[in-house]
Amino acid sequence: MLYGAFLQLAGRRCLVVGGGPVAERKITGLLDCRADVTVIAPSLTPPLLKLAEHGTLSWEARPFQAGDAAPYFLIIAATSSRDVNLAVYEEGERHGRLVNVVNDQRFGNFTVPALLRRGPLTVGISTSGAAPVVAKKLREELEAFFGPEIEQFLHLMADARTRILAEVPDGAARTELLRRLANSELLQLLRAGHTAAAHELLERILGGRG
Ligand SMILES: C[C@@]1(CC(=O)O)C2=NC(=C\c3[nH]c(c(CCC(=O)O)c3CC(=O)O)Cc3[nH]c(c(CC(=O)O)c3CCC(=O)O)/C=C3\N/C(=C\2)[C@@H](CCC(=O)O)[C@]3(C)CC(=O)O)/[C@H]1CCC(=O)O
Ligand SMILES: NC(=O)c1ccc[n+]([C@@H]2O[C@H](COP(=O)([O-])OP(=O)(O)OC[C@H]3O[C@@H](n4cnc5c(N)ncnc54)[C@H](O)[C@@H]3O)[C@@H](O)[C@H]2O)c1
Repeated sequence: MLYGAFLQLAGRRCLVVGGGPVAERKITGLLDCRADVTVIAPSLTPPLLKLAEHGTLSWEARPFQAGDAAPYFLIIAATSSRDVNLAVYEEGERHGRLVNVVNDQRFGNFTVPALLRRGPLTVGISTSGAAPVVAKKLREELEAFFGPEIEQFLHLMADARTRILAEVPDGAARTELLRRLANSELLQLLRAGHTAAAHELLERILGGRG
């Protein structure tokens, strides 16, 4: 069974070996999280080339060599060669690094889930490698289910939580209030576009009247 986790990668040195379409998808995800990305590959896709030219990532235009992986916090082996990816994995693993291998289930010590993002909400979907295409399909289905109102709802909940943490000293009462908000009609009201009614309901619940 795989352990689920979300990584804080801002400013962390991350290495991607390979510069094809799969590397491009993984690099985009790393840059979104403000990781410090280096790519080692003889060639890059046009979008990756542009990112290298702008200095958004560092590019070493050559094949992988022994010793390349050791300094990095997280490493993605994204070439189409199983031998190269295995060499990257073995070196990373030897140094206790996080290593993802994109074309062989037997290697690597983490996999990348399909991600649904809505503001502060992230839903990660893994099929434990059984069928990545199904992870993608489920992500697309959930995108239709979670509209922009979930983001509004979470911002509302975050503000309410800040107020509750400041104003309600009793731990059990705090949890009860937060549960009442989470289980209320707030999300449905936002989904229906009734923003003012949502705020009224929020204030009623916070005032102990909901
Ligand atoms: C979710 C997603 C995240 C991402 O990559 O961002 C992701 N793969 C995605 C798409 C996708 N991947 C593949 C296809 C073509 C259909 C097919 O072949 O099945 C498609 C569909 C497409 O491209 O449309 C081929 C494929 N993938 C892997 C192998 C090797 C193997 O199975 O051994 C092969 C065969 C390669 C070959 O031909 O040799 C392996 C992995 N792919 C994973 C993740 C990890 C397990 C995730 C899980 O547990 O479900 C894991 C183990 C490692 C990893 O990469 O972390 C992303 C969807 C993003 C999105 O759109 O939301
Ligand atoms: N995990 C996934 O999500 C997923 C999805 C689809 C495909 N795949 C598999 O991932 C692999 C990569 O797919 P792709 O479409 O990006 O392949 P690709 O062939 O387009 O790209 C491979 C890249 O690796 C580079 N490369 C080759 N040898 C290298 C070396 N010795 N050192 C450094 N870089 C080297 C090439 O220059 C190129 O940039 C394939 O095996 C593919 O079957 C994985």
